[in-house]
Amino acid sequence: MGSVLDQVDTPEDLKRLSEAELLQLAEELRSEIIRVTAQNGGHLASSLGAVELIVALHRVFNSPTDRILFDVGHQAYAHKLLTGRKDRFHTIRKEGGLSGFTKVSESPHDAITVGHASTSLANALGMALARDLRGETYKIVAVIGDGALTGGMALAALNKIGELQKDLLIILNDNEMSISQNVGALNRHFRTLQVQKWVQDAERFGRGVLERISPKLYEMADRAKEAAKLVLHQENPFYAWGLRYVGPVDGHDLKSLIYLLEHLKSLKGPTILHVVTKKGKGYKVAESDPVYWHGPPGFDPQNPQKIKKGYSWSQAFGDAVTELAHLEPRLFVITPAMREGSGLVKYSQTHPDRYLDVGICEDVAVTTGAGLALRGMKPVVAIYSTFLQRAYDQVIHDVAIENLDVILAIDRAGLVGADGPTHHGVFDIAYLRTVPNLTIAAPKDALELRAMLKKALEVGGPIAIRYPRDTVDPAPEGVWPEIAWGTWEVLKEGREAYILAFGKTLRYALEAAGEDPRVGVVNARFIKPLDEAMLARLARGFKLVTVEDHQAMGGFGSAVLEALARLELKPEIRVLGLPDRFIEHGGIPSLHAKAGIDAAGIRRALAALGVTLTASE
Ligand SMILES: CC(=O)c1sc(CCOP(=O)(O)OP(=O)(O)O)c(C)[n+]1Cc1cnc(C)nc1N
Ligand SMILES: [Mg+2]
Repeated sequence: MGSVLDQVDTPEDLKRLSEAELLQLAEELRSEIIRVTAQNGGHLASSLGAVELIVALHRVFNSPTDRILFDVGHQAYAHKLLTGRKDRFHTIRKEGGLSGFTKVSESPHDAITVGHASTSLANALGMALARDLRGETYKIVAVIGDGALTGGMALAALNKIGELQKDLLIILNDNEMSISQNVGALNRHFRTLQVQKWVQDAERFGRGVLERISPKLYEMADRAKEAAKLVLHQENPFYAWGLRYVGPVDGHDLKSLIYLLEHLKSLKGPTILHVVTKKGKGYKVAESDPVYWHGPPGFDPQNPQKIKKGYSWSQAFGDAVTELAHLEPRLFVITPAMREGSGLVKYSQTHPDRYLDVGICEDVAVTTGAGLALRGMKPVVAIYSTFLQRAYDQVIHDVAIENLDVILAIDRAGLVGADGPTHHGVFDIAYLRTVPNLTIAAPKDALELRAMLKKALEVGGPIAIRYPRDTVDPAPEGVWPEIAWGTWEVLKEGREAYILAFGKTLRYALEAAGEDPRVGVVNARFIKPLDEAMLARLARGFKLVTVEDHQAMGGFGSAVLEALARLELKPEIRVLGLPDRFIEHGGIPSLHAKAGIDAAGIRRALAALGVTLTASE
């Protein structure tokens, strides 16, 4: 059989295939996902696990008339390949290429733009309301993973969906994994439901035997089973939510998936189909280690090896808190489902009694931290900048108002590259600096990170320490430098101008200034409160350039301008930051260059102030 995928450009083509061709198609999709992810990196294990489900969905439903929503959207590579994008699939996550997630502006088949978890059900509810009000009749299907279902948004939406009884199909893609092992009582309950699957298998076997012995006996047994099911189902929370629950079924059995979807498709009211899948299905290394192969960088598809990345800021953070927990018995670290990403594997193993993964719910992470602080602990919430957006009110309402001792260790601060606009961490300074009582700091290296973490435990109050997605030189174990809290640091003196930078842009500032005696560089490591004494001194005698890997609007530069106005100082100044638009996915250095926050951009700003440097200086 020639390539089946070659014959499929749209879901219409898929509907003409035979059963054997569909099975072949699933395998070819798998190979293409492996081939391209090996080159580009990406969400391999999740996408491999969803292949049969996506083939079955496009076989039974009529996208784009019917709306198929993918929660998080990282598992939808097969969906992209089947909906007119297979010729561009090799560009996925590359600058100017396909997004790594579903994206409304990319295809009419992409029902929602995603990257953050737990949004599909509220979106589906909204679409169902719109459909019914407009008298339309298309179907709505939301595919949500067991990890995404730990998000409060998803559970709250389920509650409303059950009450309103809108016609929609929810597919729970249960692979027992978030990025790490999944957590939560619901997740534990899913395991018991899977026992039911074992019961179903045993029942199928038993039915055959009984029917051969005596149909009467089979009938009695069937009645007993229905009674038992009622009891079991009373346990099933989906019934409490007003949903029809079907499952668990094998999420890789293409034939039975198609059969089921055909029958569920026209049921009235909300149905949840519980499919059990294997994360990484069909690729041994990904099946055996779905954590690493959740999002590998490129790899050799013939001989897939884990790639050891350089020492990261996340690891520097993880090493620091692992040591600090020995020095500070009240320290407690919380992660919202990002143990690996936040560098907390070692910490979680060393201090399991002072570690908590709350699942994909950043709001719960922050407010659990507040509760810990209220009762005498020293919580550290390890959280990506972009995901902290989910807990803005919790920072204000539950932490800052009472000035609680909660440390926000903000990872992935700044542009993050291939994950694109849903994952760039470029708003946190703007949304945090308006919050009274809250301090914002940005260390220049692992040593300063250690100094800040340790000092933050002493200083107390809400403190955000932000650091980028990047490698960093490791700091020696046991070393805890002192830091003059709230102060900036002059890294290079200048005669005419100073560049105020922090975090990742500090290296650009030093590169731009080079050896030129006219230009100085300041490590503006405290973003709130600013070091206004140093700012006033510099403003009185020098031209200034601020630069940040953050939205210019509302960022550090804005804070400097506000302070200068308050201090009634009017130096010549340029503010460099990200433009007021969403930055697409791509290579970080090239995104920085395009935004003008790299060394060349800083030199251009200095030239505009009359300080012309050449690149070699
Ligand atoms: C891509 C990304 O950022 C992912 S994928 C993922 C696990 C999703 O588990 P699920 O069971 O839903 O899917 P599975 O991978 O198929 O098992 C997380 C936690 N994240 C990070 C994350 C964290 N927090 C929020 C609000 N959104 C996201 N996307
Ligand atoms: Mg999962």
